[in-house]
Amino acid sequence: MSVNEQKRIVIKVGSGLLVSEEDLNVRYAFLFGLLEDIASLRAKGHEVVLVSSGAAAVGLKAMGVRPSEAGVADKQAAAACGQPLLMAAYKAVASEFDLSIAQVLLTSDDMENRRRFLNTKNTLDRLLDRGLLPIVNENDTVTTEEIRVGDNDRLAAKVAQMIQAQAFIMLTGVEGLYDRNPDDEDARFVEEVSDVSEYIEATKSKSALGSGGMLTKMMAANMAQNGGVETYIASGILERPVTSVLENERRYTRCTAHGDPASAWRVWLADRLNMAGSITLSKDGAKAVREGKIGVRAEDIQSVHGEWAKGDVLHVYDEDGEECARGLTNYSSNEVVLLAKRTGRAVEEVLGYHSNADVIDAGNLVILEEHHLPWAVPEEEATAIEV
Ligand SMILES: Nc1ncnc2c1ncn2[C@@H]1O[C@H](COP(=O)(O)OP(=O)(O)O)[C@@H](O)[C@H]1O
Ligand SMILES: N[C@@H](CCC(=O)OP(=O)(O)O)C(=O)O
Repeated sequence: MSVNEQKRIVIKVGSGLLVSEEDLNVRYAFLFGLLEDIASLRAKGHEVVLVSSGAAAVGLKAMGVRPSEAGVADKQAAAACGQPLLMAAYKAVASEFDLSIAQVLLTSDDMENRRRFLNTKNTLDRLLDRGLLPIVNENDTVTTEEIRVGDNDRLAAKVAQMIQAQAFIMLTGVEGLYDRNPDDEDARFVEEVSDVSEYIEATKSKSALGSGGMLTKMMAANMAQNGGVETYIASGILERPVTSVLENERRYTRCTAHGDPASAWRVWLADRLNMAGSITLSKDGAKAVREGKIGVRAEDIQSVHGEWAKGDVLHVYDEDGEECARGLTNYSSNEVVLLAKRTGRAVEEVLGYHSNADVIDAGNLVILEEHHLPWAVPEEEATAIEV
């Protein structure tokens, strides 16, 4: 894809680029280079959304807490303290380039609850139409474990899917992906990735300020790939950090988009940050689901994990613990247990109301292709209800 075709671009910048590890001050030189580059992209007709980390790191300094000693509660408080400082820095530098900025703070609910997803998408579209530069961060201060993304790599990938970006660029402190920790002198640079699952083991170590390291960049790249978005991982410590990637002037890692991007609905269903629970199917049930023949039927259910409400999205596993599909359920977890225990009876007889719907209808089920990163069976398997 040529640079001109990449109209919508999501750029994610990590804490290590924005904030100095030594004194936790904002790196103004980096901000200057980044916003100058964004202004030049905007002048050429690109629409840019920036996803920026750094609030917690800046806030920790203001609170007098060292990053190595900070727990989750400290970081949540630090984000409240640091976010306005970060935005003040962005505003000051953006005005040098006649850019108007807009702050968008999100939680995973804003991307996974269908109504909030559409609302957030409309707001971002409107900001872009009006020529603003949306600067997105997680709303760390209010998130709880259940609605926390925890890293801006995956949050940014969700934003890229949401606004149907053509390019997703993660700027970080290294030039891209290596086949092992880059501190290892035998580490080899990886220029192109199709199957990110090959690099999950190689990306488990983290840096001092970052939240997710390269591992969450791989997960994020997988989400973007599935949504048909090309992902680039590159160093931000350079002049024109984004343009130099798009114009192929330097080294970076490119994660190719999968040939046939799924529809927005299927991407929304399949690439999620949180799942409400899971269902394990019999061998034959899982086979028929994988073949796309049927939805999830009560008679094929072997066990149910977790508690959920009608309309939640679930994992579907086979009896070997391999994830075969994800889908939106028509019944609550309690109802599914009752239906699975009393198969052969009409729904009305079991639940007291009429319904012809399967537990998950085929149209609301996404069969996982090979290129989706699967999720492991949850650890709280012990709480599973066998049916
Ligand atoms: N295989 C790998 N390839 C590249 N970087 C890796 C790898 N494994 C671990 N890392 C580490 O991941 C870091 C990038 O993640 P992180 O610091 O969280 O970035 P950011 O703050 O920009 O999101 C690199 O600085 C490097 O130390
Ligand atoms: N939302 C957090 C950043 C979380 C995060 O993903 O950090 P990083 O790995 O540096 O991109 C903050 O603003 O501090």
